[in-house]
Amino acid sequence: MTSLFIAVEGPHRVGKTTIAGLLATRLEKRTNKRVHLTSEPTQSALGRLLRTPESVLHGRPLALAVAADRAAHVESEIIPALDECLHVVTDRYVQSSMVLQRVDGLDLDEIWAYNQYVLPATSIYLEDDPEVMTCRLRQGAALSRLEMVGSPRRELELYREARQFLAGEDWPQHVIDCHGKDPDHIVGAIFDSLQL
Ligand SMILES: Nc1ncnc2c1ncn2[C@@H]1O[C@H](COP(=O)(O)OP(=O)(O)OP(=O)(O)O)[C@@H](O)[C@H]1O
Ligand SMILES: Cc1cn([C@H]2C[C@H](O)[C@@H](COP(=O)(O)O)O2)c(=O)[nH]c1=O
Repeated sequence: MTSLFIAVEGPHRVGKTTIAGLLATRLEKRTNKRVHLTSEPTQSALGRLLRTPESVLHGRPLALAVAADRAAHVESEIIPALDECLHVVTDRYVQSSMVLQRVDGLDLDEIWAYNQYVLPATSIYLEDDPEVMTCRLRQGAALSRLEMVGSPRRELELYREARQFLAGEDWPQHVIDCHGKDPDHIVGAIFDSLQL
């Protein structure tokens, strides 16, 4: 089979990292083909700076830095892995900018202008009740700036708008309802959606 490039997306604490990891493990077994598991911001020096909770960058400078990290991610990591016939699973991708940079005050057209040259990904949108994610946010460590400015409910709305926008760009997209499901069942639902 041809290599898949899958982006796992969704609001803070919906379970992206958990599901991306499990999806990578099960995809490898299911297709007998290696998977490159990655995430954004990346592990580069720029990516690590962007992950700093009290990042010095806000608004437009942050949007541009995130897009630069993504462009390097695509060129130096994602395309080479696909060229080596690996599947690629990324925890966050363009849609995260189409949500988080909007929370930070930018509009969709500007965000897309910074990201329009990226490689389209088969996109998995994880959704759950906002209360579930709010509860997980309260249980965790101190909130980051963007977690404080936004909310799971607002992020869900913005993800739906991102999805409508990318449908116009012909991106393959699947919504997975995670409510009440354990990670194994969620990955099963992803396989069903992808007809794997
Ligand atoms: N299906 C699930 N059922 C119950 N708990 C879950 C499920 N998926 C993830 N969790 C738990 O929810 C918390 C957040 O999960 P995770 O870190 O994977 O989310 P995330 O979307 O990557 O978060 P962030 O946006 O903050 O990076 C973790 O404690 C994780 O164990
Ligand atoms: C991909 C992406 C990331 N960010 C910011 C938002 C958070 O501060 C971190 C991501 O951390 P998490 O542990 O994955 O929640 O990076 C952003 O602003 N825009 C983006 O596109």
